[in-house]
Amino acid sequence: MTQDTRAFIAFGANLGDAVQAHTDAIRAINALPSTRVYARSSLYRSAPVGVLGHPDYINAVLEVRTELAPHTLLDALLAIEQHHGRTRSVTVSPRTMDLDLLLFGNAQIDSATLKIPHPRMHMRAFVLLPLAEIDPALEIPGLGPLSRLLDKVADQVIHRLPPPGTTHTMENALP
Ligand SMILES: Nc1ncnc2c1ncn2[C@@H]1O[C@H](COP(=O)(O)OP(=O)(O)OP(=O)(O)O)[C@@H](O)[C@H]1O
Ligand SMILES: Nc1nc2c(c(=O)[nH]1)N=C(CO)CN2
Repeated sequence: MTQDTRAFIAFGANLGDAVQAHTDAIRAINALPSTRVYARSSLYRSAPVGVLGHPDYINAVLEVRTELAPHTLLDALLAIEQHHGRTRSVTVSPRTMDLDLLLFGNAQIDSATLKIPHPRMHMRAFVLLPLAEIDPALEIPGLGPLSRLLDKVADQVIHRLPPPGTTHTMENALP
């Protein structure tokens, strides 16, 4: 019998209706064989890291449970991105949907097409903060406790958004 693996996926979008894209991504992932979205973080907004003059990103993290193999899950995520209209003309170009596979159980993978943990996740508050919302006690294979990685990105400016449809109040307005 195949075992469910606990995997984490980063969602990002900085073009078009990002909230709708997030809903579409969850629906598409839930439609994959033997895969379900188990938990989701809030949405976060931040300036694009690594490039100037592009629109802000909306980011979030999803926890999934899946019986798929890691490469199969990655291929499915790339197909969902493409179905959603993402084109890959230039790296770090604005995109309507970016899905990165962050973690796959305790696996450490270094193949030509798939690297797990995602090689840049440890330096990105827009990944680590939503991940910590789902599981603050997470250990990142090869990198140590998530809490320690978070300390190192504490200077990055990122805003947690209230759930869609919520009236804006001072309680959910983060600095
Ligand atoms: N853990 C991973 N998750 C997603 N893609 C990965 C992963 N490891 C390797 N890749 C490869 O990276 C390619 C995706 O690159 P992509 O264009 O999404 O990068 P990017 O989103 O511009 O940058 P970044 O990866 O820094 O977020 C895929 O074709 C895939 O084969
Ligand atoms: N804030 C933010 N910056 C980025 C992001 C992202 O998702 N959010 N993704 C990138 C390449 O994938 C590059 N820079």
